[in-house]
Amino acid sequence: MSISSQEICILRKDKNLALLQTNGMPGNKYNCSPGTPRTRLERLLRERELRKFNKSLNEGETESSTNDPSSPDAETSTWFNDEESLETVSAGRVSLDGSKQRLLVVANRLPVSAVRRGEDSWQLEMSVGGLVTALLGVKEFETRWIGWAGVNVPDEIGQKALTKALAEKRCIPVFLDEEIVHQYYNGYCNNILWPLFHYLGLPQEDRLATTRSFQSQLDAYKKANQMFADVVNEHYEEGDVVWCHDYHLMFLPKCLKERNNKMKVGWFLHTPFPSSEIHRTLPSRSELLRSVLAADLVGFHTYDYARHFVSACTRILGLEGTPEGVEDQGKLTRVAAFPIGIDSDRFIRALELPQVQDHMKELKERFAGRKVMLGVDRLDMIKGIPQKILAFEKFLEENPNWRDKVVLLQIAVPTRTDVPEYQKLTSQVHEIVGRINGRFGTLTAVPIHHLDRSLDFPALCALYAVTDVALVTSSRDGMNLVSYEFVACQASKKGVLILSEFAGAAQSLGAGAILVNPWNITEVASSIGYALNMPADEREKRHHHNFMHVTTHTSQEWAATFVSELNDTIVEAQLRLRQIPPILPIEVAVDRYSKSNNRLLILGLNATLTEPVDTLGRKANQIKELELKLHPDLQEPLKKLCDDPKTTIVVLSGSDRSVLDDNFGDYNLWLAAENGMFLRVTGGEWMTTMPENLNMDWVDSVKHVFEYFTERTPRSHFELRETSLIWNYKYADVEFGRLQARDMLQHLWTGPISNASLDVVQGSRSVEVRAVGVTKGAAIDRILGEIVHNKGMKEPIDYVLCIGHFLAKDEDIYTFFEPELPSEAPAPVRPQIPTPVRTSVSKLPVSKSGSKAARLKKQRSLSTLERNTGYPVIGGASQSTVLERMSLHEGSSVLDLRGDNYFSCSVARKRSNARYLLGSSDDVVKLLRELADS
Ligand SMILES: O=P(O)(O)OC[C@H]1O[C@H](O[C@H]2O[C@H](CO)[C@@H](O)[C@H](O)[C@H]2O)[C@H](O)[C@@H](O)[C@@H]1O
Ligand SMILES: O=c1ccn([C@@H]2O[C@H](COP(=O)(O)OP(=O)(O)O)[C@@H](O)[C@H]2O)c(=O)[nH]1
Repeated sequence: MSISSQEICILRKDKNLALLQTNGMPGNKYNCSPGTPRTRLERLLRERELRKFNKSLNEGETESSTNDPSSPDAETSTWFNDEESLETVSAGRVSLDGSKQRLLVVANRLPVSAVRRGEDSWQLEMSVGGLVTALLGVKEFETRWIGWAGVNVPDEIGQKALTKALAEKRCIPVFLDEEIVHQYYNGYCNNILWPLFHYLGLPQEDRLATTRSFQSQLDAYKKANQMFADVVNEHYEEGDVVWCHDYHLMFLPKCLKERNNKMKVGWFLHTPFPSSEIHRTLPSRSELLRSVLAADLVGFHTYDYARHFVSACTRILGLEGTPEGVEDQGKLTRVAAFPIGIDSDRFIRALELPQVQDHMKELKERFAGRKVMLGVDRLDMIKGIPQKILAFEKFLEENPNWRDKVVLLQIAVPTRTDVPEYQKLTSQVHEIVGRINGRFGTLTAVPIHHLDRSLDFPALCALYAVTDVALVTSSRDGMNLVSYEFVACQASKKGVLILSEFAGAAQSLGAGAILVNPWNITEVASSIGYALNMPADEREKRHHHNFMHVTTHTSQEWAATFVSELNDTIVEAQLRLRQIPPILPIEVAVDRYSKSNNRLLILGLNATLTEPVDTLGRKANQIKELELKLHPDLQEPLKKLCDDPKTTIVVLSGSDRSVLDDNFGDYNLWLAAENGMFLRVTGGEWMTTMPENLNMDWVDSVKHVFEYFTERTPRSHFELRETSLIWNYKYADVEFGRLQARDMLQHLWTGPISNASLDVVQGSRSVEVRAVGVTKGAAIDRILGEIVHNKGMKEPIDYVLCIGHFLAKDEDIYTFFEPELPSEAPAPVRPQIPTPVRTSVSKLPVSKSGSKAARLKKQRSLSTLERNTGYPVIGGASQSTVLERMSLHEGSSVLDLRGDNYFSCSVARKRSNARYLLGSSDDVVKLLRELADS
């Protein structure tokens, strides 16, 4: 069924209307309030105010129960009170109609681990780790958690029973078998991505270990991600927000969007994202980045990680990095920093619990007369446990007076015990601890108490509370929540935090903590001394600063901010979508073509008639690509179209004449080189269409500038044409190229050449300098004049198709054929189908060959030709504002497009004034084939 352009217009109008009415996703009740502010910032500020308002209401309601530690809600002796924690996960954000927004949290691990007690009976225990802790604090949404229960359940009875047990906790399991877990979790996640993202590099790939190669682990990783996606799809309801977590699920956004492009998908990384130079070493680097970019919003703990990610996308994928995020063909993936926090109230309240008080008393008695230093880490190589212990040893070595006055309690929670690297670390740490205790211990006391297990929540809170100095020495750490938890529990003691500058937490707690480089053991040792001797007033000031941060930047705030920004990203994407022209309705364009008698096709060359190329400079074949070649699949349809007497084809390009000669010498068409400044019909001679008085005196100065930048920018080059110069940095390092271009533009705009009569045109990876007035739109009327005359046209042109990958400046060619608008009318709202109108071409004075006469001596001046055509000039407005009218003999217009027989179409440039869009030159092939066959 073919749709008319009128119908398309109506559909579009309705869509816009719906968008304006809801100011959000059509049908999204959580975003929709009339009068939503226009900018992202305005919207987010308003959202924040609303959240604060709701929070104050809720606090008023629940004050009595939450502040009373003896209330039924208060903590009990378990690490997490299951009922309370899971309730907080599932409590929701309330919309206007009273329902809560559903949030599907998808993470590798469920907040509970399952232990089998019988064929169909399961016991659920809380999982340990920062991600779990943080998300348990999220109270605003109707949350479902989708993830792996940490156990292999091969049988159906077991799976059913576990699914049921988890459902009560609003958890949904993804069942992964042992082999997948081995290759996906132990392999790709924890042996490849984890060390890489923490700057530990990739493991050596052992080619003999074929059971676990990079490839087999990647395959398992993808398979596991698809399994997560299947479970999400099964439980997804329209309007849900899907929040994917961490490096385990980098393929998930792509899997989800492929199935349902309307799904709101956010992805958050809990680890650092390393410098692009590190990420570049990963064999599947591009695939992973592209999959993550399928999400609507991508979040990191710190600005640095976000910056690294954007940089990896620009450098590795060749995409555009903007302050908003990463842009690919007009589609923006928003990238931002959302530092996580903890549920600080929960820790503060816990300190009042009798159980915790008892623990504290016990600990104080046990370590009376000694200062307590504390480390709490998973036993992971990124946590810098050996460095911490060695620094403590050095401190004891250099400060004998402290030897019996300080103790280091190190809680080292076993983790990823199936991965050999982790096993090695365990023995290494045990060995160092043994050595130091042997060296400084006495019969009654040892300096290091090392515990290879996790503690329950009350015990941990008590430990945090009695500690004098907490020591976090991660070599890299996404955030490190232990440092937050320590601060939350220190309201009375006001102990000191020594914090690695390589933990994300250093960005937020850096002012109150003593920051150290954990690799510098001397520095850490002296910081221990400084912390132990710190006067009370300094400790108080430092603590106060951090306490304020920890209690205001909570996990609830973190999640609410992320989800609210995700909701907003969808609104923003809808607004952006309105700026993008619709895809060319090929059927309609072909149908109108076949019904027309005198058609004009204007075709750009670069990226329109050439084969699509890899946009990534580093990998692209620069030598091959610099030579512009006609797409091989176009030869046949183009020939057919050229030979149709009812069709006139103009190839209009920025390239010089030789490029057009080489590619199109054998076709029967018109060639317009250098943005239309030179014209010939194949078989005829080149002539110039250059306007009179075209001043080219600036060429040498600009050439000098271009040479300067080319010398200093590896893999950049420039082309010198008759009427323009182009400096191209497509193949150079993209960031450096952009910096150089900025410098160059600055110089061209404000330096000594800034007064010359030239135009500077900025491309995405190029800078072009042209004589003033050299644009495709300015040239087209002169070209048309010549064609009409040359062909002795008697009938008006009744169909125009104008397609190209034209730079913004050249887009005046699209508007050339648009009907004039009434003077009061607003700017054209895209993509309206114009009302029927008769348009005519202008006739403008054209150049004599001027000062370039010698070089152009072979060209025939168009002015002579035009004088001979004798078209009457209708109207007298200037070239740039209104089309001057010109008619065929007996007063009929040159153009009679009947309004809708005009198809302007941008190829692979979504921000365009054209009415329509085509994705690539492959689509152009399809279009021209259909036109040729019509
Ligand atoms: O599930 P595991 O493999 O046992 O690992 C536990 C978690 O470790 C990582 O935690 C990170 O997230 C914290 C919260 O954002 C952050 O503070 C910390 O710096 C990170 O290391 C991992 O990212 C989680 O997925 C694991 O669950
Ligand atoms: O015995 C313990 C020790 C620590 N933790 C928790 O594990 C989390 C560790 O998070 P962090 O961000 O510091 O590092 P991660 O382990 O996630 O890399 C913190 O919430 C701790 O309270 C725990 O559950 N049991």
